[in-house]
Amino acid sequence: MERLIVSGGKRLSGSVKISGAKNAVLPIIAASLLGTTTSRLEEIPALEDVGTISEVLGHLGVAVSKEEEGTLIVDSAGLSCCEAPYELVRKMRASFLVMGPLLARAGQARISLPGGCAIGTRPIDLHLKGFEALGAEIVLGHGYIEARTKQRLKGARIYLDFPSVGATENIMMAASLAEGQTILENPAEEPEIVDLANYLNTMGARIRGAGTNVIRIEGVKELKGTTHAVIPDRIEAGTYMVAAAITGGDVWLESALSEHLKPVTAKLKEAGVTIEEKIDGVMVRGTASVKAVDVKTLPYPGFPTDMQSQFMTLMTVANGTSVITETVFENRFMHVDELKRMGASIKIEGRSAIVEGVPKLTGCPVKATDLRAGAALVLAGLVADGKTEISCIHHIDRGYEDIVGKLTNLGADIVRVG
Ligand SMILES: CC(=O)N[C@H]1[C@@H](OP(=O)(O)OP(=O)(O)OC[C@H]2O[C@@H](n3ccc(=O)[nH]c3=O)[C@H](O)[C@@H]2O)O[C@H](CO)[C@@H](O)[C@@H]1O
Ligand SMILES: C=C(OP(=O)(O)O)C(=O)O
Repeated sequence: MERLIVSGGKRLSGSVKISGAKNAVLPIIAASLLGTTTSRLEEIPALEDVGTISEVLGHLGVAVSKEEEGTLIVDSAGLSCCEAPYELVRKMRASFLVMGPLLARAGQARISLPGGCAIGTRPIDLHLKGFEALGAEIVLGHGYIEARTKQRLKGARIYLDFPSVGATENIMMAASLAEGQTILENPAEEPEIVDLANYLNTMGARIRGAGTNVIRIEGVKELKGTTHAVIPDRIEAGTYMVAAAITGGDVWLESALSEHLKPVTAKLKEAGVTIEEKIDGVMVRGTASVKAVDVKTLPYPGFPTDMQSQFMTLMTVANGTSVITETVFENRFMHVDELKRMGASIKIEGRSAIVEGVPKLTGCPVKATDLRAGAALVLAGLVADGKTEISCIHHIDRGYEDIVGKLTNLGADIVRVG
């Protein structure tokens, strides 16, 4: 089994190029199913998840090929199957994002229920409520969700009880080919929603308001493939910002978009980190003494849940006590016990973690329980005394392109073994 071995104590400096966003690229690849001609997608990160969604599309009869490094060509002309099997959906929940496009283009979809995962139960009721409102009939059986419509989907007014990212994306994709107007109220406002809407609009869709609290979609009859470059990954950028902060380093994040990083930047500044926002990237300068600050995760533009564990790692070595509250997922504190094994002082009280800063962490064998928990352990390893050996790193490979190469370039001592 592969592991990462991090020897702590190196101050990071230099420049790191931020890759295309995992959470934008996955729905965008799924949306390519809606096009009757080929799409060319650029700034595609080399991630396990990109491989998985490409496999899902391949299973549906769609040709996905790599033209050159960082570019994918998706040709949906050969769409021949409407089923996403358990083996693939189980690997990556975002596979469920093919349901909206399949339903809109082929009138049917059969997708394995994703089930829960390490960070929570993660239901899909809001996706299904949206599809039903658009006229689909939904049947659940044998672990699969089947959605069907005899006629073209029909636009509707849909209110989301919670601004779910995936439900917003799935409904937006389905409504793009529906008859008439869909008004989506209380949708997610994440930058990845805007990137998907921009992609769909260049394919010929008519979507207005993505990134605000009401999205209006005027259905069209056909969408065509197009060329699109994916936005930079704000969570990868945030992770390297914490890496700079925790090692007291100086790191330039090439291509990071500061507008997408506001909540992370604000909290890091509060903690005493110096951040300069430039047009082509972000400069981060650490401080000798990080201040403890409280954080509460919320849907965008609130503090991202995908940065909670990394920020917690920073707080484990801060001066003072911080309270980190997770409101988006009910079970996203799996990294806490691992951080405690490294010497962190953390107490969980309901949805909050009370983190009392300690002078130092110490390296030991730890396990990545999910993607961001894994990232948090890498960050902890960067400052811990001695060696930190991280197992189950397939979680980290889902969402961080070449993390070993990028950190090594910045001066970290990190190797992949096994
Ligand atoms: C591939 C991708 O983009 N993943 C991101 C996406 O996940 P994902 O799209 O799964 O996250 P959602 O925004 O849907 O989930 C947020 C909350 O809503 C709940 N919920 C969601 C759907 C539903 O039908 N019913 C329901 O109750 C979930 O259980 C969770 O508690 O947004 C999350 C929240 O920013 C991020 O952490 C993930 O990295
Ligand atoms: C939770 C995440 O991803 P996913 O929704 O794909 O599990 C994440 O990117 O942190």
